[in-house]
Amino acid sequence: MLESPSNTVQMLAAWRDGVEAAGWEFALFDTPCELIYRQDLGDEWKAMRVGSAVGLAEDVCWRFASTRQTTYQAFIGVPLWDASNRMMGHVALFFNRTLSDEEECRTMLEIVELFSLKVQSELNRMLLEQERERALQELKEANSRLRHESITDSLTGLYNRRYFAQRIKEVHTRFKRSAEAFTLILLDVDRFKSINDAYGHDAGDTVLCYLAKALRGNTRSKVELLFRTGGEEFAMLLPGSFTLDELTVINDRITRAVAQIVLPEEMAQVQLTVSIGASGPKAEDTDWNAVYVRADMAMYEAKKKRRKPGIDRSKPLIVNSIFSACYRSNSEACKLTPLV
Ligand SMILES: Nc1nc2c(ncn2[C@@H]2O[C@H](COP(=O)(O)OP(=O)(O)OP(=O)(O)O)[C@@H](O)[C@H]2O)c(=O)[nH]1
Repeated sequence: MLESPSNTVQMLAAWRDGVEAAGWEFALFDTPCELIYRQDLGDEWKAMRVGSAVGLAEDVCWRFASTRQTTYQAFIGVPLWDASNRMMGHVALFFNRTLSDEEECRTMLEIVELFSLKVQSELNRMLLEQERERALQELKEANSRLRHESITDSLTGLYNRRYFAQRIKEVHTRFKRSAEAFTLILLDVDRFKSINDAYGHDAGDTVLCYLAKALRGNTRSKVELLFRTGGEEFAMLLPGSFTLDELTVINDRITRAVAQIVLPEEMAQVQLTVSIGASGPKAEDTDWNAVYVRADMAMYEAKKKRRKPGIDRSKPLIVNSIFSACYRSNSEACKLTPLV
């Protein structure tokens, strides 16, 4: 096969004295093969052309013999064309004797040309197959890229709201069917507007990215899903249910991770905190939205509590009654208990 008309020929298959020989590469220039690619056969090559095939009936292979150190005396070459009529390679036959006369040369040319037609159609079939596979692969990659983009929040790289709705619907359906529990945790950045106002919208975006990274670092990526569901709102979907103590540990872990975020120097004054609410499904829920509303209420209660003067916003805070309600389905009065 031809790598490039001016340089290398790469052997795809080769036989010598009827035995398969190892393929090799050689420079096209100054070999008989070069003649196939030349329109004008100079006088120094006493060559015969039948169509696009070339035969050397005389002892003119001395150049080849000297450069390749072989004893071949004659040569026949037939170009192979691809579907767009580009020469993709050739079939070459080397003889260790001179061909007796023009007649023999012509006969040989015709035989090799017939063989070459078979090779050509097989190669074109393989190329077509390769092309089809490559196109299919590209299509698959484009599809998966599109799918990734359609479920990803472009700012933070977390899953987006659309994917959140899809996944929570799925886990809720599973809960309804086989009582497989799940837990929804909602997080909302506190006083995010004031960050935007003080440092600008781009800085606000940076904060969201830092936060997303910190949350990701505290999530088991295969089983715990993390979403950006709105401007400064995030959600986590966890498999199973948790006791209040366990939720408290999670709440504590997230709060500390957020507190440890080191923002760019110009925002060093920002005390970044989030309010957190959690919920799980109840048998009487008609759809996942009920779970969302409870988690949102819990989160809102936590936020209200954080706003109270004297509360250290960097400390974990948990809204016990709402968390409890999620799991015990009672409606005890709302007692807000800061974990400080
Ligand atoms: N930088 C940035 N800001 C956003 C984005 N989406 C929403 N916001 C802003 O986020 C702010 C949210 O403000 P609020 O809803 O008042 O919430 P908050 O200031 O965090 O107040 P609390 O939640 O009550 O603590 C608004 O100013 C929005 O313009 C975003 O993608 N990037």
